[in-house]
Amino acid sequence: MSQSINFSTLSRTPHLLHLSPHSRFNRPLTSLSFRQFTLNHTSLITSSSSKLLHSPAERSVVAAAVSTDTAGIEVDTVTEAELKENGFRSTRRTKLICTIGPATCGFEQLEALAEGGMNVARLNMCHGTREWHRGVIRSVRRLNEEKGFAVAIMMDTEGSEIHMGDLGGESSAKSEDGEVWTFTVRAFDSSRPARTISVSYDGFAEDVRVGDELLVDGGMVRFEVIEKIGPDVKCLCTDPGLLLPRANLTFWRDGSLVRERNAMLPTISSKDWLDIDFGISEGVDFIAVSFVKSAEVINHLKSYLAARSCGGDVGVIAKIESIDSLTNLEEIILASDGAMVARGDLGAQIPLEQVPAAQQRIVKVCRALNKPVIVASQLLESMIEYPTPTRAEVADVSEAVRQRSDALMLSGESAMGQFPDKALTVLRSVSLRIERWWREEKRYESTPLQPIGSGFSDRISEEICNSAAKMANNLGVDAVFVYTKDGHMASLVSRCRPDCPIFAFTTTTSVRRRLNLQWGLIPFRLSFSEDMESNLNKTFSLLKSRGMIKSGDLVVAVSDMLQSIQVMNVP
Ligand SMILES: Nc1ncnc2c1ncn2[C@@H]1O[C@H](COP(=O)(O)OP(=O)(O)OP(=O)(O)O)[C@@H](O)[C@H]1O
Ligand SMILES: CC(=O)C(=O)O
Ligand SMILES: [K+]
Ligand SMILES: [Mg+2]
Repeated sequence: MSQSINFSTLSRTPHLLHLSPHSRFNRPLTSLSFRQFTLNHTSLITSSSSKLLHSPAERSVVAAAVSTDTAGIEVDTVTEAELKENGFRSTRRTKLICTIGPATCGFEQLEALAEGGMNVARLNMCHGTREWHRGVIRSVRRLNEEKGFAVAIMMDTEGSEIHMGDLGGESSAKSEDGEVWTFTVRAFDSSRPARTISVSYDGFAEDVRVGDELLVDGGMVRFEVIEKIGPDVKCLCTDPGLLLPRANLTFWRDGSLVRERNAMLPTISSKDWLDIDFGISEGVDFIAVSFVKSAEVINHLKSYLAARSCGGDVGVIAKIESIDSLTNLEEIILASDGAMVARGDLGAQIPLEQVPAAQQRIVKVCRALNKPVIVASQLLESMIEYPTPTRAEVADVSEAVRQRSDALMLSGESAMGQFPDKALTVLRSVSLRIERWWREEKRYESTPLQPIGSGFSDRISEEICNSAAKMANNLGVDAVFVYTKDGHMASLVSRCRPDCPIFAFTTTTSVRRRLNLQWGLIPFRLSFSEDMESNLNKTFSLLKSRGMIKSGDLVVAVSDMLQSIQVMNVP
């Protein structure tokens, strides 16, 4: 068997580097050859379309595809405007997630977030009624349908960690230094008695001991346990602050987190399973699983989704926010479709000063294993109340972008803050600036990406994507085009974090929405065929007619139908 690369060029001719032109993924390939297409100036296609066609059969395929595809290409108005105004280079690579809450649940508010760059809307099942969540999901769907957005929906499970009750409808309660509060497993029929907080975990009163420290939201408010009376635990406030509804509770003894029977609480509670069923029926794109401890629960959920016939349609995101999840990090991430650095609770479970190193490790492992990673919590916390962020917050956002995480997430800033749109604008502008700085400095990572594919054809796809990204950087191309049915090939290109944006063309709306979570991908929905030349022609024609690309733009194209890398100027 020979392994050869034949390279020849003609001026104004697209160069196509094929690994055996008509082979498919399931057929291992052993030869590299370089094929070229001649220009055909008598193309049957309109003058704005590409001139890559070289046989009457191909021309007729393209002509049919272009004329019958009434839907054309689906892309949102914001991306379209951005591409037209500022060109490829200016597009944002880091994706943005907004937690939706009372401040942002109206249709116009959601629309403002989508226009501000929200790629994913997150619904936290700790809060709100099912009707409320259904309303938000439907509004986002309507926004996508009416305005061409591809905002994905992520449902975040409540999990069964210990948390406070909902404060009987109050938005917060102030706890002052030296006050004695009662934490109890009793439920209240009517209004909440003064200085009393209900606790979600029945074993709470048994597990705590006098002298333990009780931390609300990882230390936003602190108490010391002074007395236990049946189901009631009397606590002295030692660090005053605001108690928010359903805030997380942890207790500490001699400087370590107490993990007694509460460590045995199920990761996915019965309420979570009902929420998951609801999410499936409403067609959410991602389920983020809170307090994951091992890969087992992720595998369990994935089997459940597969049994419900929506395995490929719902991505499972592991939230890394417990000590156990750090211990089993690699296996959890391998089992998942992505991970979230949930710094809020993580910072309540490990010492705060260890959180930055944990973040960096999680981001690296995700990148190595080709899973999208989200950095979440307190990115712009002060913007819940103030219209500008602190300098330290801007530095924190910059660091997450510099680590090249896939996505940044707003929590309270967008859910119940006073300046949700401004917070999103800060994320957007900081991301753009840091990404540009990275490119200007030519700061390529020195450590090469480790191979991840197990089968030979997976390895070929990976090598193609690695090479395409390298070629894109070395040749200074304007964009990588990737044609992908299931999105995998697009994720492999994204993993390389090339200098230029990645136009990801996919045939289904649900894959398009899911690609919206990954670094650098600009997802388009487009129906395409197995024939790459006709796909390219069609894409060039559609994008040119909408002013999103122009003649002369240099493009590298890969696809999961044909194992090839093609480099060409837009005709
Ligand atoms: N659907 C909602 N309805 C009402 N308030 C909400 C909603 N979602 C979020 N919030 C408010 O925004 C705050 C921050 O949201 P966030 O999603 O970070 O929640 P959290 O309670 O800190 O828990 P988690 O650890 O699950 O993120 C919440 O404490 C709550 O006050
Ligand atoms: C997002 C989340 O759950 C956390 O930071 O704890
Ligand atoms: K949650
Ligand atoms: Mg959490």
